[in-house]
Amino acid sequence: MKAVLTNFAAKPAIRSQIRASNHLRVLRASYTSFAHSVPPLNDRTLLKSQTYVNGKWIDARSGMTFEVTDPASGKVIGTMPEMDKTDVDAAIKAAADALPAFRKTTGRERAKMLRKWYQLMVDNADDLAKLITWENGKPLADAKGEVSYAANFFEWFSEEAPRVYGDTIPASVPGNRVFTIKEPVGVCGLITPWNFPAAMITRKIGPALAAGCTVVAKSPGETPFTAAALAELAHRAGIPPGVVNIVTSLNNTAEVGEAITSSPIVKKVSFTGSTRVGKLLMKQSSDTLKKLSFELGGNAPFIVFDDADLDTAVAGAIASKFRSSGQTCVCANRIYVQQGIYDQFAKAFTEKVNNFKVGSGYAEGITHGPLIHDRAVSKVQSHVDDAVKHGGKVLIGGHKLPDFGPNFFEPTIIRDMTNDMAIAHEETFGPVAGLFSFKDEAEIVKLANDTEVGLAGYFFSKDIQRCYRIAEALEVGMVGVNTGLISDPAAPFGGVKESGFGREGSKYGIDEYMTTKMVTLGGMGQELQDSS
Ligand SMILES: NC(=O)c1ccc[n+]([C@@H]2O[C@H](COP(=O)([O-])OP(=O)(O)OC[C@H]3O[C@@H](n4cnc5c(N)ncnc54)[C@H](O)[C@@H]3O)[C@@H](O)[C@H]2O)c1
Ligand SMILES: O=CCCC(=O)O
Repeated sequence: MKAVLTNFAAKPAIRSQIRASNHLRVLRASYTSFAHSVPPLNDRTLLKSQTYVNGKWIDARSGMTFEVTDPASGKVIGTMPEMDKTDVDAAIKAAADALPAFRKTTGRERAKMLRKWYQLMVDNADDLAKLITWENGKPLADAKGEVSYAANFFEWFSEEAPRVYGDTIPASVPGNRVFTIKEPVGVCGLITPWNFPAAMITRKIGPALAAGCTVVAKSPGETPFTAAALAELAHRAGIPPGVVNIVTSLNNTAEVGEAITSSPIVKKVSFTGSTRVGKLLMKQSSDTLKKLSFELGGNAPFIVFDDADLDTAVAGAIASKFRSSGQTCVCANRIYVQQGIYDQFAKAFTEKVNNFKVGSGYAEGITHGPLIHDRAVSKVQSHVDDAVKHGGKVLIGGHKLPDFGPNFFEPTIIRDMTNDMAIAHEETFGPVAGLFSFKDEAEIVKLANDTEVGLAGYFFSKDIQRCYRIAEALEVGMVGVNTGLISDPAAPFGGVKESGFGREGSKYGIDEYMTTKMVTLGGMGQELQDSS
């Protein structure tokens, strides 16, 4: 099947739309979009309408396809194979067939492959970024940042691959000698979301390949083109057939997920997405007792103490809350500001948001693009409506932007938030910042931890003792102190509580794809042979 692609043609520019209302709600958009047409790639062969299994570009056996839409215009931009269980089983078989040879390669050989793949990503960064903006909607500058972040996982794990060590262990039994070997876990099933179409995939494939595993990666139905372009680069990097297989689906996603999680051949599943789906995949994996890593939903508290540097805290809130229009799992979800600095913070934060430029991710100077789809917009609107109904005051934003496209929403700040509002308990996953106030440390730690999830948490203070106290008290897997950006391939990424388990990136990431084998040598420790 060929992609359904409309011709490239610039949409009329929408310039300087100024919206003002009851509060300080002023947004400017200035964009010229080629939203629903093919982005002008330097290398058009990176754009695929088939997927990559066993070293070949294929369709679904049924011939079915699904449509991919541009979130900015809502228009169809292409199609991809709608795979089902038979397609997934074939991909799993390809990965299983490739495993014996691949697991025997040395760490150094695998490092060279990953390094080459990394370099190809760097060389094709502009095209990869255009594809990300096209299918995800994020501004091109952010998409370029994502490509660099994503490629760095290959670079990082190319450096880890040759450095996997076991231990020599002092045995308790005389005459025994004990050591351990780290081995690849086997075929891995990787399931990733649309919010980082490149980075969520490389963060899983990088350590899997470094460990000597082969993979079947289910690309997100909303954003399959970036994953396909990465597969093309894997091919060019000389990754052997069957080592990296990509399965695609949108409407058949539940069937595809079940095929991966119930397969006895797949030994490990790594998933990034919602807690709801994580729980389902864990249940489905239980019959075959797979090794699991889950990076699930968050509800990050973002705490500003009276003694914080105001500018640093505001910059941190902008970065943490509005990155990818609020669609990252580590985005601030509840912003708690201590009473003494609350009004100042609200004013300075609103002034910064007032400078945002919303529009098509391709347009010059745009800081914030559309949300991924109409369900995301509805959730954001419902959180705003709920807050207003319960007494929240909108400082800026609060509305959809239908003139811009179907999925645009104004970056929004609401003050006077209270604990009975939906935002206090549910992840918004969109551009709405709710400002709560608090009195003291004891109150804020209780509020911050009053959630069943625990991914990221942030706080701002100049008091070093307080920094230790609060970092230790927060029930999360990652803490940002005086910063709103914590993502780094060198740092362990992951959560506690219902945000999941396992760590990605860092020196720990590769362990998720390995098992530790213990070897005991008996009958050792005899006297030296003496022939005299
Ligand atoms: N912790 C993280 O690193 C991280 C990263 C991104 C998103 N998320 C979370 O994901 C949520 C937002 O994304 P979403 O609503 O698209 O999440 P989602 O769980 O619905 O979907 C995420 C991915 O899982 C796939 N999926 C959905 N149902 C499936 C099933 N039954 N079997 C197999 N795969 C399935 C989807 O196709 C998608 O690719 C938020 O809760 C967010 O916090 C977490
Ligand atoms: O949304 C999840 C991942 C975000 C990140 O890696 O910074």
